[in-house]
Amino acid sequence: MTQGEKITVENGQMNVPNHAIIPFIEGDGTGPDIWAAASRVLQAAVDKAYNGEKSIVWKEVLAGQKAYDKTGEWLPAETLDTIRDYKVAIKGPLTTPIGGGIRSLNVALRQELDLFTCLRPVRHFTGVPSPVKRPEDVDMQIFRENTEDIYAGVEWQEGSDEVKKVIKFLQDEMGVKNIRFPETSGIGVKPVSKEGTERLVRSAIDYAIEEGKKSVTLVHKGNIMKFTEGAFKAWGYDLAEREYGDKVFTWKEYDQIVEEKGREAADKAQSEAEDAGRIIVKDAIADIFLQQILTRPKEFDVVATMNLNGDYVSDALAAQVGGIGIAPGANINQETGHAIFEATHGTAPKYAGMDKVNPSSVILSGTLMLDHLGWREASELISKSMDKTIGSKVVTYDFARLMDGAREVKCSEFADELIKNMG
Ligand SMILES: NC(=O)C1=CN([C@@H]2O[C@H](COP(=O)(O)OP(=O)(O)OC[C@H]3O[C@@H](n4cnc5c(N)ncnc54)[C@H](OP(=O)(O)O)[C@@H]3O)[C@@H](O)[C@H]2O)C=CC1
Ligand SMILES: O=C(O)CCC(=O)C(=O)O
Ligand SMILES: [Mg+2]
Repeated sequence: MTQGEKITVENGQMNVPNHAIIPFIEGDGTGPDIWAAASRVLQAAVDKAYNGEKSIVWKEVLAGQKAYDKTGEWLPAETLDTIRDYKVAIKGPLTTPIGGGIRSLNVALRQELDLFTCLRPVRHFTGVPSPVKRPEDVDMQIFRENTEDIYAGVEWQEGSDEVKKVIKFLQDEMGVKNIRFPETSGIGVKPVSKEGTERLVRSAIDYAIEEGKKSVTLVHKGNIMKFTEGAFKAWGYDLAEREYGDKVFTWKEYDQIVEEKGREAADKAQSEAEDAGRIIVKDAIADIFLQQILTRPKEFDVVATMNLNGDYVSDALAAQVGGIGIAPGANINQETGHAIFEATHGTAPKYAGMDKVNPSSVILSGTLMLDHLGWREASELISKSMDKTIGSKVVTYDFARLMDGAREVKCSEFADELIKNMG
């Protein structure tokens, strides 16, 4: 068996050996079924694309239930150290209990490794059943801030001594009068910083420039949460204008032109900017955005938003292109090169061990990983095979229940079909 070598990053440059060691977390619930299928497909694509010259050498690291059963810890330090050391990892979903118990291990991994961008590309694959008329109009890249917002976990439970202290502080020292039921409230705090916003928006605009995209939309609820979500919008526009100058045209500039010269002049300036290939940086309030992605998805391209909005938006958009069974993602720190690839969906516990669910989200997260490594030939083999396999109506239960004339296969059989249909 090939021993493999570590991926390294020097001066911002990633060096990928031909036989790269990639740590993986199998995941809870349906994770083991999905991982068994996905790892086979990824390896087969690399073998086929490079005739054995390149390979992935998988290295298991523990997290979640499996880690707890073996080590007594949910997220062992060794797991974090290994991913830090090997730079790039891939994972199955991990369970988070609701209301109490451990905090999210998925969020902890992102925070511990400072993987500030959660990139979730959403596009339609031929033949995938969708609840909308033109799913092919959806082609968006969600850049979700991954380290702050209410996901930072700064909250206190109703009735605790801590929450009483916080409420007393808010009322006595901060003049807060509108906590409706102070005796029975839990309190959560939502930190959103300028640095956090700027690095996320920067990564979105850099991506838009590199990939020749037309627009970046800042999605926020700044009318209500003025100093967090509203500030996100303001900092995003300021950064775009300060760091990208002529490469972008912002709706802040548009508004200034409206004020000074009227709407016609502003429309003309925007249209000239579009013709010149400048990226339009615009914004949308989160509630109307959720309508507009359904009614006119073509108007959106790259989307930059905070953690909670990004979580909701990515599941909603996944539904438009066929659901959570085919929704990949990547958690990336563009500055250190660290990245963990994972699906948008969770552990789907009711299907655990049934070899039933769709492994496509983790497989496509794997294709994002292959792209990240520069192994595009292998990732293309998978994307094409995915189109071919689904196009021939060989699908898992989630698609089969929405398709006429489909042949329903198990999770592992779907992987077999993908491998068979490669090239
Ligand atoms: N990054 C991560 O690891 C994430 C972890 N979670 C965690 O997962 C657990 C369960 O969360 P829950 O809210 O139920 O969401 P899930 O995404 O796990 O499942 C919800 C439903 O989505 C469908 N689904 C999910 N995955 C697949 C798949 N691979 N193929 C086909 N259909 C799929 C199923 O729908 P149907 O019933 O219609 O068949 C399933 O019942 C929680 O502990 C949560 O915290 C959640 C999200 C992300
Ligand atoms: O960590 C979790 O359990 C849920 C996270 C989640 O929903 C997501 O990242 O999309
Ligand atoms: Mg989610």
